[in-house]
Amino acid sequence: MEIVDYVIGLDVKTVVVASLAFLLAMVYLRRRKGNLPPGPMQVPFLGSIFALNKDVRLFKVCEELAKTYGEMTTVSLGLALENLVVLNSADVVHEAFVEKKEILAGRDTSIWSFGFFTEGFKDIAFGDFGPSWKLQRKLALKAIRTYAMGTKLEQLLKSSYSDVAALLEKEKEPFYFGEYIHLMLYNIICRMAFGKSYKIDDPEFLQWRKLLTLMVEDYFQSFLPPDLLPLLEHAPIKRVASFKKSVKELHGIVYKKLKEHKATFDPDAAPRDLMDQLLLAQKESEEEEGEDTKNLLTDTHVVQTVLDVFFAGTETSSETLKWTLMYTAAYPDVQEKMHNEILDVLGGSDDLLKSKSKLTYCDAVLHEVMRLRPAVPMSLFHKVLQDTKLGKYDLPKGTIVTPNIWGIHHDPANWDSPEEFRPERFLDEHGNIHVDSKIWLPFSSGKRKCLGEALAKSDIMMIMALFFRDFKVSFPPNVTGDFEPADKIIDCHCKRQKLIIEKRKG
Ligand code: HEM
Repeated sequence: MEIVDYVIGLDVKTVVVASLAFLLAMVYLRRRKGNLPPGPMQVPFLGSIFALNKDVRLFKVCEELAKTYGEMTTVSLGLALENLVVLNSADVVHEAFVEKKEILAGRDTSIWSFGFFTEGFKDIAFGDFGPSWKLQRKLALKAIRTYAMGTKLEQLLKSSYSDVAALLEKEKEPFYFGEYIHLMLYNIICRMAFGKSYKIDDPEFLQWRKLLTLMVEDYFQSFLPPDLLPLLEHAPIKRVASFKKSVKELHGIVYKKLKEHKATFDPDAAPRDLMDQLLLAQKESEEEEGEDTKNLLTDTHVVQTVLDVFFAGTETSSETLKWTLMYTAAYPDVQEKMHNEILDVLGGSDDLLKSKSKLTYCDAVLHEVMRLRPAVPMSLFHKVLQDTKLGKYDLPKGTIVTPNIWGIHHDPANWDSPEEFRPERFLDEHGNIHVDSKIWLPFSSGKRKCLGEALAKSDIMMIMALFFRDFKVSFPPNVTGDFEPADKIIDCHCKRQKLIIEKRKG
């Protein structure tokens, strides 16, 4: 009572001065510790709010900040992440992820929603650096590479493609093409992971796709209350409860698949799908590397690896394909060149696996699309595993670091007229693909480099070969297409828009 009386008794001036003093003290306490790179002003609890609220898209904000702060910028995401060091120059990314790859290979395991989803960070993408992650990554890489190089992928890709091609043929007016691309990629990955040939309107397939889309489009686009204050995990918050329910439903589907696979798994027969390939890897690793690997690659790790493939593989590849259709609609001459190259290389055959490496012009187009619109423009955040120096700054153990892929891909210091769409920049004088991996980074680099690069390139090139052989894409009359990425924080998504897709004659 006395305190209340005392507070009520204060005059406005005293309250203002006290509040200012409190704010200044907080700013002082939260000032950048040590010798971190410079960055915009930070305020207590809200971090670099004044800089970050200029655009929802973090990659666009960071591109602008790089013009002021140079090769590295420190921003704060408030309560969720105190200091995020953004690497703006190709040289510094190389130093961090290639020269100091062991030191910068960690992941932040403090975000509650990611931990809940990954059953305690037991997946590859969010798992911290350690023996489990290493083994899981090695085996998954082997499984995915074997799968991506095999004829099985080609077969399932052709059947998914023909389902979607039949739907595309029916569309006579301009239509929202994105849904079809999305559907095709989901179906390919579903067949690849579970070996199940879903029809496009199968209720199980639709439920699965709905749940995954909900995660990507909704829950993972912002922080949930327990991400800011872990205690809130148990508070009666509707959004947290529905997140937990959707995650459990998703997990349930994959555990059911694992049970079915185990019941029918034959280690001597050819793997039917990725899950079989992972079970085989699990068995081989126990034989080769000893019983103690059992805890490193448990069933939870297998389930989480399959989920990683869905999460990391579907949106990224489908957005890349959407952007490819947009750019080829805008550049009909490029599209004709691709079509002619595909006819020359494929001829009457359907051998996509062998032909894709000869489609150099199509490959150059894909490289240029991924340069201009990298699907994951800020990569995934890395954690520094021990005190280190980067450029002229000191990064203490635990600092969170991320490469500004978008900025590096659009930097005139790296690319001549970076905003121009020019696939030829990836071809040398003999017409061969030439890529400088220091400045072309859609899959990032170093220890945590994308695990699905080979698979993604294989998938996308084969779909491109079939699609641009059979169809022609253009904008509706008087439409030029919207190339601005959608308002997503960390993903470079193509906005929902219409295209005309016509079957070619002959
Ligand atoms: C166009 C397609 C794709 C793009 C642009 C892409 C891009 C990326 C990027 C930028 C990262 C973060 C790397 C880092 O932390 O520095 C990543 C990680 C990852 N990607 Fe992809 N990705 C694509 C497709 C795929 C596919 C198809 C798969 C599935 C097989 C996949 C699986 C993963 C996994 C498991 C990680 C985590 C790797 C780790 O932490 O060790 N990605 N990807």
